[in-house]
Amino acid sequence: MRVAVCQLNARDDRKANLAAAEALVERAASAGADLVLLPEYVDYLGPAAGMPAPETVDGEVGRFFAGVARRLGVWLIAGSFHEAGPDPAHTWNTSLVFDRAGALAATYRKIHLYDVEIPGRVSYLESATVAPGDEPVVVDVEGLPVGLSICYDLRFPELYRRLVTEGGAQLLVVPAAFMMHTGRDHWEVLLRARAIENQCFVAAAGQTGDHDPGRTCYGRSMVVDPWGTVLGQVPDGPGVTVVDLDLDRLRSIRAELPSLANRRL
Ligand SMILES: O=C(O)CCC(=O)C(=O)O
Repeated sequence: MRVAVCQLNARDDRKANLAAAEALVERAASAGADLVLLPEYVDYLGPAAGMPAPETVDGEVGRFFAGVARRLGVWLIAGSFHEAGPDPAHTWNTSLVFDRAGALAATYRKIHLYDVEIPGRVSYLESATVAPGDEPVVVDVEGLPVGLSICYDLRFPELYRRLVTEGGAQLLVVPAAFMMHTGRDHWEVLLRARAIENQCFVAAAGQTGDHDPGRTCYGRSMVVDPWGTVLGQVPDGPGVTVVDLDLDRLRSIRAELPSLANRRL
């Protein structure tokens, strides 16, 4: 299974964001990727006032990515987008997975919302405008069980443990828009920890650079193997990294260092 993670700088122009995302998926497909991952809020990352009306799963954004997956013949985890939520004041932060034919294979709504106040650094109240999901999701990608998550979820190891122990996940994906302040100290450490403790591959696609208004994202999208080794990383700025997942390596790590099997709680 060849996996690509795409790093993007989405801003306040949805049409331009979708075109940029499509160009990255094209690059990944021409490098032979089977499965392509985009970042969180691939559709829009700008001022709330200018945000296009949120859509249902089968709206313009969903249909756009279904068409990209079908045209390029890849599995596509379309980062996340602003889905019309349970009431007019709240959206869902939703990840859609399309198969090679462009059929919707899974939908995951971000469970943990980023409500953080770090004076002078980060002030974010995601729950003011986003409703939480409540269902962990594992999707079968041609025999590979893939556990879904979004950004802040990365800080909650119990979600990933469930994806692995109940859902059998072997690849964990993290579309994200991690901010610079937390990303530079926590992003890689958390991704490698989730990979090591769950003996899984982890693929994480981040937003990069400045977004309106005054939000700077860390980027450093990467793929990590079940030993915690970084197999590929996108440098600063938009780009793609493509990595082959060696599932025999996952099996031998799980057999030789059976920490998943040795759990007592
Ligand atoms: O956990 C973090 O530091 C960043 C999370 C975040 O930016 C998000 O969930 O949107």
